[in-house]
Amino acid sequence: AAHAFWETQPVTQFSAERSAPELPEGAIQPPQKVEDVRQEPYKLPSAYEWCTCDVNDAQEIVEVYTLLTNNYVEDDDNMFRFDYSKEFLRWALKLPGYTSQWHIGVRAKTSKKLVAFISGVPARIRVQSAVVRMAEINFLCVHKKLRSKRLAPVLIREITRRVHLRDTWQAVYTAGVVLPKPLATCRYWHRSLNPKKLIDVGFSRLARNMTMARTIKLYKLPEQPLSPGIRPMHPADVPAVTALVTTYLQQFAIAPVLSEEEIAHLLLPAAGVVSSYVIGGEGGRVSDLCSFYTLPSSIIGNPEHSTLKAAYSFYNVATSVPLEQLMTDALILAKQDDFDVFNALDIQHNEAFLKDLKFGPGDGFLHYYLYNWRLNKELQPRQVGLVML
Ligand SMILES: COc1cccc(CC(=N)NC(=O)c2cccnc2OC2CCNCC2)c1
Repeated sequence: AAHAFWETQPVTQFSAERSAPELPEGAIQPPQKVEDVRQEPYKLPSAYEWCTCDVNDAQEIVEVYTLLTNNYVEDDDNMFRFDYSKEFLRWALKLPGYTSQWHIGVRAKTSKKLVAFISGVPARIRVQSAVVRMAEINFLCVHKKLRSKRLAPVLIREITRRVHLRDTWQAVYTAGVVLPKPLATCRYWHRSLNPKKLIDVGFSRLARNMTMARTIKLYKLPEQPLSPGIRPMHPADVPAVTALVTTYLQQFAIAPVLSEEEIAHLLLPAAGVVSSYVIGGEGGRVSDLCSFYTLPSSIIGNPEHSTLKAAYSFYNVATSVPLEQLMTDALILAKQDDFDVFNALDIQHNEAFLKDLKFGPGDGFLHYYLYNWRLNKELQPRQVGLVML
C-alpha cells in the first residue's frame, strides 16, 4: 500500500531507469495554475479534523512539542527518540517567509487532542544550476496509537495542496526510510564528548580491548579552542557570514540560497537551539564559521538518564584554518556547553575530518528526497550542501 501512494506522486520511481537519457532533468510535472488547485482539504477519517497550528501561541506550541516528543522519530533500536524543544520548533517553523498554513495538525474531533502534524517552510534551493522555490517538509508525525490508518499519505497530499496554493511546485525532505527515490543517501557519524554517559545509556559500547578510563582519555579534548580569536557570531557579522556561506555553498550540487535575513535567523546564536562561532578576517570580513544545532533525544526507559544532549553539525566554512582544526574547536565548544555527543552526516566536506576527529559511524542512513524534480544521477553525499533540521 505504501508503494501505491508513492507510485501516484511526481517522484522518480524505482522502476525508472536513471540511465535513460531521454527523460529531461528538472520538474517532473509542469506547474498548475493556482486557481486550478483543489480548494477543499483532503478527506480525513470521520473522527478527525484538520487544524492549523499557531506556533506563536504558547499553548499550541506545547501541543506540537508534546506530540513530537512522544511520537516522533526513534533510532533503529527504539532506545532514543528526538526531543525537539519548543524554542527549537518555533525557530525551525518560523523561517523568514513562513506561513502558518503550512503548519498542519490533525485533531480528534471529540477530545480536540493533536494526533498528527506535518510542516513546510519556504526555501530557495539550488539544484545544480537551477534555483528553485521549494517547501522544506519536516516533522511528519502520526501518534503511535494511529499508525497504519494510512494518515501519512493524507497529510502529505494536504501539505502538497497547500504548497501548490502558494504557487510552489517542488519540495525537499529527508527520511531514514528508503522511498522512491533517494537524491542522496548519507551516513551519520557520532563523536563522543561524554563517553561514560553514552556507554551508561547504551548509545555507545565499551570497546572490548578498552577500559572506561582509557575510553574517557581517548575522547578527551582541550579545555579551550585552538583557533585564536574564535568567538560567538553576533548580528554585525551577518553580512560577512552571508558572503562566506554563499561562496562556500556554490560548490555543492544541492544547497540553499540564503539571504542575510535567513542567515541571521539560522545562524545567530540562540540558547538551546543553535550555536555559531566565527573567526574574524581583515576589515570586518569573516574567514571561518562553525555552527551546530541542539537536538536532544529522550532516552526511552532509562531511570538514571532521561536525556541525551546532542549537537548536530550545521554549516562550517574554514578558509584561514584547517577544517580539522575548526571542527576540533566545534567539538571543544560543544563539550564546554555540556553536550554528550556531536553528530554529523558525511555530507559537505565532512568526510575529510570524521575519522581523524574520532567520529564513529552510526547504524543508519539519512536519505534526501526531492518532490517533482528529476535528477538522472543520484548524488554523492559530498555533493550535498543542504542541512535539514
Ligand atoms: C540519538 O537519538 C536518535 C533519535 C532518533 C533517531 C536517531 C537516528 C537518526 N535518525 N539520526 C538522524 O537522522 C541524524 C543523524 C545525524 C545527523 N542528522 C540526523 O538527522 C537530522 C536531520 C533530519 N531530521 C532529524 C535530524 C537517533
